[in-house]
Amino acid sequence: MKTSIATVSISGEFPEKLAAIAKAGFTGVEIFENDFLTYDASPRQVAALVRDHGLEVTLFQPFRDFEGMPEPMRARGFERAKRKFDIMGELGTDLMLICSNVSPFALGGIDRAASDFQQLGELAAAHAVRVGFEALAWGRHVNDHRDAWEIVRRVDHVNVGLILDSFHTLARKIDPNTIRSIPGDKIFIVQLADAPLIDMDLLYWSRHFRNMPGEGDLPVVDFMRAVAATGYDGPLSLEIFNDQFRGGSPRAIAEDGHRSLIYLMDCVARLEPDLSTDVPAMPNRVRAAGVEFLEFTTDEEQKLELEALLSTLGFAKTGKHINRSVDLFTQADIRIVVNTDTKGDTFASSSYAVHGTNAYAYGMKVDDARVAGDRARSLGAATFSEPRFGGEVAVPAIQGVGNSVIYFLDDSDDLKTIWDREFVRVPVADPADDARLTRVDHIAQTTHYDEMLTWLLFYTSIFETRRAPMIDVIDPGGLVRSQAIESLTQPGFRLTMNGVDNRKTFAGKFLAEGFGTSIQHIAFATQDIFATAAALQARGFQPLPISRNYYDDLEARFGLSPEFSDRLRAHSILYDRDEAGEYFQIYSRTLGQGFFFEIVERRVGYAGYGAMNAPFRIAAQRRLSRPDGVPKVGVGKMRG
Ligand SMILES: O=C(O)c1ccc(O)c(O)c1
Ligand SMILES: [Mg+2]
Repeated sequence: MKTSIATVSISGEFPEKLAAIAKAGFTGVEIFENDFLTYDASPRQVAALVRDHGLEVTLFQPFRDFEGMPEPMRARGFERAKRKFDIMGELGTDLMLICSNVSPFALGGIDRAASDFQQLGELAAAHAVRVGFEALAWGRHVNDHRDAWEIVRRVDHVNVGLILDSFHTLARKIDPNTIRSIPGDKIFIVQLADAPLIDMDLLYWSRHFRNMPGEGDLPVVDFMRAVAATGYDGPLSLEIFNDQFRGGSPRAIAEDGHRSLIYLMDCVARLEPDLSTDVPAMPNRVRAAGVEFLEFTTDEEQKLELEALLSTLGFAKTGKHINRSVDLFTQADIRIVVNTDTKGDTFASSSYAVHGTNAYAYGMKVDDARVAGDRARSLGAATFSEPRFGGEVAVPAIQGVGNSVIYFLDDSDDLKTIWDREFVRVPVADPADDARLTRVDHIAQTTHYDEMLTWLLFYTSIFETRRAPMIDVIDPGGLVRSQAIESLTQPGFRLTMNGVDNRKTFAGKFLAEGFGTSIQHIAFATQDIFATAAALQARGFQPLPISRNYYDDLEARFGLSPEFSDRLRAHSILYDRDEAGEYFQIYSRTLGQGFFFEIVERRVGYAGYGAMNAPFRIAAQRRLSRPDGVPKVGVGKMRG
């Protein structure tokens, strides 16, 4: 599989871009003329730089406003082309992209355009280069790949071909299956980009909002299936104009891009098994059945606070690690691992050193842990492993995006028995089940807004998950964008990502003070929120207090009876409802830099996360975190 990416897609100076592109595993690069012009080196030096990185130049672009011009502009177009062809020779590429004319002087007419390309084909042949014609979605006369193809077909010159770009076709909602009748050898290169569905001017949309295949809403898989059906086997080249990417980390963007192409071709290969696609075979997307455990790293002092909170939530310490200063807290199917090994040479201790107390790792329950690791690695995820001491089980793991670890657990003999093998049972005097928490409903990660797409692609490409629509949550300090990712069947795995771009929001403060992406809250499920609330109260749990105004509004909004809303209010339970069912939420107070727990009950098939309630939760958290506010967790000390 030949993979390529345009230099415009990546931030940084030319050498930095090339290093990131090569490192991510691409074999080629499209040189966008401006990136080359603004870099102070000769074409030969640039060619050497590209070669030094083990890359090839797949395309030089764009050449604008060529076809259908009146004289003398027409003649000038050929003069310009000649000069570019010379540069291409030195750059070491034989392909130039000509995008359809947007000039108000362009005359239109398919035969006129064909005759211009006929003449250009001759010129190209004389320079031993080829030209490819791309229909820009906003081209003046040619803005549809079918018209561009008709021109190329009429030219019928070996040095003139078609260039397809998924954005231009899909943004105009042109049926990609129209590509299937084009001969693959007349397609000189295929550019790929996705984009979120936003109703706006095509040019503006294209120049600012493109993203990697799989990150947006366009049917890029259908587009690529059609391309594959033509027999095209040239480079797949990402051409992503995106303001955020342009300011992002070159390495991260390049890695996302490479992952997006592999995932795209994996989808195509599965949907078109009869076509020869040379994507490496890999296991299916991983079915994520749920969160098997969560691991905190903390120190001895903060551990006390965490333990106290866990105890009010009905967890009991049931295990002690055989080798390490690690304790296990359990309740029904939920396992919380508390790691206080802050001195050792472990990832837990380095995570603690950088971020302080945080939930840095979790274990995902899957069908086959080793296969899950294989899938993840096929998509560019890095294996995570640490030295083991005697008696410890090797658990397959990968690095999550950011500084996190995802372990894979399954029902195989060694992994299933890990809890008995690695932990000494701690006798529990009175094993209570009053709190009735059953499993992890979801984990919520706070991240920089510009890392959200990275996470989204990571999860959806490796795991059998889908994303819910993005939701805006208004925090008095700014906007928080919330995106849920869920396994296809529930109960399974659910993760919400909250993306922030400033430190004034509650989530933004957590991100800034914790120095990076991390799990900010963990939601446990109960099947009886009122029984849980009563049990927690008896245990001294202090819910996040919710304002009376909230309940007045709730009553009116959903037509709740005053008795019911009083019951909710008595336990600080938030409420929501969708077409399918009802949702109940209780929040804990915060620990450390803003971490908290949530307890939820989903009745019938409620599918969301109570986004309507988020502003009330945030307001309450802000009230409590004010310096003059009530102590944060206040376990035991202060009730009522
Ligand atoms: O936005 C543009 O002008 C532009 C230029 C070259 C391309 O290949 C393209 O898809 C868009
Ligand atoms: Mg293009």
